[in-house]
Amino acid sequence: MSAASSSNPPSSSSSSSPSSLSSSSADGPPNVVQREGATLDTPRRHAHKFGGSSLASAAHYRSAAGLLDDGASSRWVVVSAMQGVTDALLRLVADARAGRDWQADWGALQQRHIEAAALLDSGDALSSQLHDEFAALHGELAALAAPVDGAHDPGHALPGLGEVLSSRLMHAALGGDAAGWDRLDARDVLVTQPGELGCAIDWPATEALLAQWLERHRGTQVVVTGFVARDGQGRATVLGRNGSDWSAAIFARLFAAELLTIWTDVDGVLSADPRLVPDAVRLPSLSYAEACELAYFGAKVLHPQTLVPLQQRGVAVRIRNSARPDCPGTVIGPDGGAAARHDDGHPHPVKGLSLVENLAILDLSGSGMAGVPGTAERLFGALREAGVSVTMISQGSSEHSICCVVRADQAEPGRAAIARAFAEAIEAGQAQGVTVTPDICVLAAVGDGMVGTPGVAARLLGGLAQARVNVRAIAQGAGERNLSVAIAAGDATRALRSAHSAFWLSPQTISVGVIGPGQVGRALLAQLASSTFDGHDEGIDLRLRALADSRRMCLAAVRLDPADAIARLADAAAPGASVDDATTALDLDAFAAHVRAEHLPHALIVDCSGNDAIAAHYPRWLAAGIHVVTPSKHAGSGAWSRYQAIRTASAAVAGRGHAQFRYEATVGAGLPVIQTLRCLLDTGDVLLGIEGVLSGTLAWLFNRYDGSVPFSALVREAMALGYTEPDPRDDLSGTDVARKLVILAREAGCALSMDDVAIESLVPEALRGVSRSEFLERLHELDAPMQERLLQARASDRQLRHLARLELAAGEVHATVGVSSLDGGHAAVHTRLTDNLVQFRTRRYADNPLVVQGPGAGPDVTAAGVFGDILGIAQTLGAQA
Ligand SMILES: NC(=O)C1=CN([C@@H]2O[C@H](COP(=O)(O)OP(=O)(O)OC[C@H]3O[C@@H](n4cnc5c(N)ncnc54)[C@H](OP(=O)(O)O)[C@@H]3O)[C@@H](O)[C@H]2O)C=CC1
Ligand SMILES: N[C@@H](CC=O)C(=O)O
Repeated sequence: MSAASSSNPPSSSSSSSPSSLSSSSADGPPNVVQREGATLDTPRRHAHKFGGSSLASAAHYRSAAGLLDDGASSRWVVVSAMQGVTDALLRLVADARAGRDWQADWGALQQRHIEAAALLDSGDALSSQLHDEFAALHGELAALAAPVDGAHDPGHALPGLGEVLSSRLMHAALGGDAAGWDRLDARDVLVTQPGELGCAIDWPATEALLAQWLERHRGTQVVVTGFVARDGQGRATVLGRNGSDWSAAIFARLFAAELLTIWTDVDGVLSADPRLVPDAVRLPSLSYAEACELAYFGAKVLHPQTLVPLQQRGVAVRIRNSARPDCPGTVIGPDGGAAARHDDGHPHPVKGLSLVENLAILDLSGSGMAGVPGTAERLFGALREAGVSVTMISQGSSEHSICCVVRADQAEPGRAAIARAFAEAIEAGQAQGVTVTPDICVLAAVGDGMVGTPGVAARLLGGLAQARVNVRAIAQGAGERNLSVAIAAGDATRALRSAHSAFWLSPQTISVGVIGPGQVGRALLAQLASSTFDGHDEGIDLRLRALADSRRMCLAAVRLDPADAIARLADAAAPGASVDDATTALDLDAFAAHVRAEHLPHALIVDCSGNDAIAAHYPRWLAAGIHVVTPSKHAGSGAWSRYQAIRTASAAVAGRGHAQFRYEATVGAGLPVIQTLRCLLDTGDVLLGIEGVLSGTLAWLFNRYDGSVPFSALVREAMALGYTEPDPRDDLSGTDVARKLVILAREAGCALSMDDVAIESLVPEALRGVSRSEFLERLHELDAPMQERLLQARASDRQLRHLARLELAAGEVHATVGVSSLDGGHAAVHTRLTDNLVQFRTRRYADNPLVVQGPGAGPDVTAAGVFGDILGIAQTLGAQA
């Protein structure tokens, strides 16, 4: 749980918060929080804490000082050490103890502080104070080489010097005493004592010392040293790692702050680790409980311990980025529910996901364990004795086994401890023994909104199933705020990404790849570029990420702008062309793998190539969860075995939905032909027959052909208008129409193949086997036969139209395609331009067929049909949310 970091000093102090959380206090006595009057935007008593990343240099201290100009009447500022100083001090202590040379590092550390002091304070006072501190440190380090006398470790508190020095620098940056700022050394007031769960605060002693301190100081503007404290005997100590945040929370409570702002190098708490989930989003607000759950499960932003003093008094915390103060950050307060919506307004039961890595499962099973009181106590007692901490526990109602998840490095000691504790039972066969499953991680979904919300587990498990992630163990307590699953470490990233999108923590991005920017593909890209569909309402992000033609492909890491995707593909082909994203020779497997990006939930390939070899990839793509949309008829009308493989693959992906195969534009281009047929059949109608004009090209040719212009000239015009297939013989031979008839018949459940269709071809025998270019050169050879047919038809007052017929009767299927001479009563005679005319005769529409009619060819209408399929898939994905 972190965000993009920056070490640049911040430049502005302005900020605003969208949060509706509020808590406030007047300038009342410490430790009493009043909750009227102020809001988090204008707290009167405001505590701040700056982490080391916000205090890397003198410039950072100045910028931090600027951030405090927040209008509060009273401000306390708790500081960490300068960036890297605590680690440097720990190294100095270790070197001094081990008798290694530490003088040079001590000198460098002193120099760094003196240089910062010189920039922050023109006088000598600050430098001389720092010199004194370093001289004292020198003496204490030198003494560390001597053996330790008694239980008290003299080196223990030395790393806290970083905070003491830092508080002096911050005091100077704020203008010091002259500007009304006091400096409080926490070692003077903050009293710790040993507690059952580690170091605890002696609140009465601390409040008494603080009250004495306040008698001697103004106390309205105070710089406080983080991390350091004193023990019950008045000796200096430190609060442990994350101690500065804890100090800040302690002093915010003592100071009765309405708000504690923790300035750090991240934008706030994110919905997941952005290194694993690039689409992770900042969470505007969290409840204390949510923050604790997320923090425990790997969130680096805030340690749960920090929240305790704040939670006790209802003090809100805001995490903010000192390098990006305009970002509102994350507010953590009593009521995270007040902001149970993300920035896009979507309500989410789950606020965030976390992942704990490097774990192992310990499992004790045995038939003799059922119903035996004390088994769990014995198991966990053994782990306690072995010093093994338990991350997750799960036991089924059969009591046949108990499993728990522990740190990987504690798995073996844990296993041995359990085996010892149950040695007798194992010996007697009542327990089978302890197994260790290594390489485990735990993924947890966290959110107050999960409480009482049905379907959260279904969604998590469904998302994992879709990502083909096996769940080894599950745990959810009655609190319902945390649902944890143990999974194989190798599945971690895939699982996290899939769960993230399953809970709509990020938009349902559909990663789109387009193959074939020809007539139809180009029109589709133009429609994508100008479309008003932004998917916002559906939470859909339709994102073009790849484009390929027959030679090369352009793969964009994030997105390709449809408006210039073709130029990008062409540019990158130029020698020396430089583009951000990779354009290389076409490799369809790499293309599909890129589109099926693991960090994006959905993938879709649009095949506008019209190439049969590409259709051969569909079963594999669909099986991998990639949706396929195409205007190409090859898959729908090609080999029956491939067609079946496509149907099987598109039904087989487990989990939420399946990969869809849509091809509405194959018949009638943009007309709703296939969906009309589907609707008839799905509502229980029975198809009896189809008759009509299924070719836009042939419709246009016969609507235009009156003998005044050679037929071949019209064919050339139809090609130029983008009506024909890439090879116009596919239209003229009737093959294209036959393909459409096969597609419709198969939709109706008939195992029809191209060989079953009786096709009349308009292509003379001599032109069928020649190359496309030779065919086009010899196109005029079509003219004489067509002229003759036209004259024959006219002689009997008829008109030529190209018709397709499908008859289904008594289990028999008859399919024919060819030119017919029709009288004026036939509907096909009254079509215009590229009109397709599809008459469905069904049991319900037996006397008067259901008719779909309209333009049936051309790049724009075809692309619209393809786009409609894409949106159809997007909408079904939206509906699954
Ligand atoms: N035009 C229309 O009215 C209708 C068309 N259709 C169908 O639409 C599809 C496309 O038609 P159209 O746009 O006219 O065809 P075009 O010939 O204009 O475009 C084909 C595109 O596909 C690319 N391509 C061809 N083979 C491959 C391959 N093996 N790998 C990758 N890319 C390839 C071509 O790239 P390159 O330039 O490198 O060769 C070109 O960009 C066809 O299946 C057609 O039946 C469906 C309904 C109506
Ligand atoms: N060439 C085809 C295009 C649509 O499938 C036609 O003319 O109908």
